[in-house]
Amino acid sequence: MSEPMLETMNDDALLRVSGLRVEYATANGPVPAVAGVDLTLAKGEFLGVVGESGCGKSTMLFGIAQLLNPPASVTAGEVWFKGENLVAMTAKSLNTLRWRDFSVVMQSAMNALNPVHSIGRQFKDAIKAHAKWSDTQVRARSAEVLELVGIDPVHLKSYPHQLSGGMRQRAMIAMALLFTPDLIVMDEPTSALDVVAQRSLMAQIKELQKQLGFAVIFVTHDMSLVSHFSDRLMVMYAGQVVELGRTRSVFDAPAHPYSKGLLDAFPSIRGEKKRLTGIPGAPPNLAKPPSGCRFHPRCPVAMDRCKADVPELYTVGAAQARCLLHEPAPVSVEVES
Ligand SMILES: Nc1ncnc2c1ncn2[C@@H]1O[C@H](COP(=O)(O)OP(=O)(O)OP(=O)(O)O)[C@@H](O)[C@H]1O
Repeated sequence: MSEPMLETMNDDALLRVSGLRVEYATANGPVPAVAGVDLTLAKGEFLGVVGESGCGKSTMLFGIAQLLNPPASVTAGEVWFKGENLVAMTAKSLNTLRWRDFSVVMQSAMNALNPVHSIGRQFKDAIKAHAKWSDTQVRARSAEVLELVGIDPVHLKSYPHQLSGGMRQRAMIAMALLFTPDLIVMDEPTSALDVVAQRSLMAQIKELQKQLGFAVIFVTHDMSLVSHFSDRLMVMYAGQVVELGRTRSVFDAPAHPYSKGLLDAFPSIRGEKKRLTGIPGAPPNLAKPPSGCRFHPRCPVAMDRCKADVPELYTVGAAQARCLLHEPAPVSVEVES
């Protein structure tokens, strides 16, 4: 039996991003690091976002969560979340949504957690900003979320430096779960960990997501990490979405030559052994992206017209790909004489 297509579950949409553009203001003019992203995320969906370093993944995530700091700012587009456009909201209104309705887990918990406060104190501060709970309620919920991520609640008394890297990341995820939000955005939450700790944290995130039903946007540069966990995969290149589709179909039949290159650059976790090739060259300077298709200078199947013609996101089966190979043929209209 075929699975329901998340792309069509618009009534269940939790988040709608349209035309999102984020620019860094520099002395040489604006650098568009996110150049018009559209995305609809269903309730409870797990979306992986992949792409090489510098493709704009984190900037997009921060643009969605409204956590950008100067010189970066959203210069166009809308981010609709639970009926409100986050881009147009005041900082005060955004603060009432953060933690309660959506939370963010950063790459390094060491930077996100306050080193001079115990874990329990930081959980308490996050709770008190949103709810008038008694100290007993705060302690009970804090212990509960720590247990959810497999940490003994005795560590509510611990300071961040007393926990291992994996435990700190888990503590951050526990904090993100305090109010069981509808959406958790995660920016490479496992990248500072060794491979074994990465896989086990990933499995735990997936288990919690199934149990509690929140949606996840998970940014990583590691294709293999998201292969078993995400429902859909967004591949970014040079500030644009170049492919968006069901994870399995992107892995089985990548529609964009860049997605294929990324897949060929990572070892498969379980699949057959293959020669790793990688993608020659490096992502472009976003201040001056290549003409036509931004990937054409590195593309093994580039055609002459890729240097000039700008591809759109074309429908390819159940996925979308920004590649002229998938441009629909022009419809010929016969005119009766
Ligand atoms: N302060 C800045 N000024 C100008 N441009 C910047 C600045 N910070 C980032 N950029 C631009 O934004 C682009 C996207 O950066 P971003 O960190 O979002 O990429 P990423 O895909 O998340 O990379 P990584 O995987 O390394 O985290 C960079 O390639 C760079 O050109």
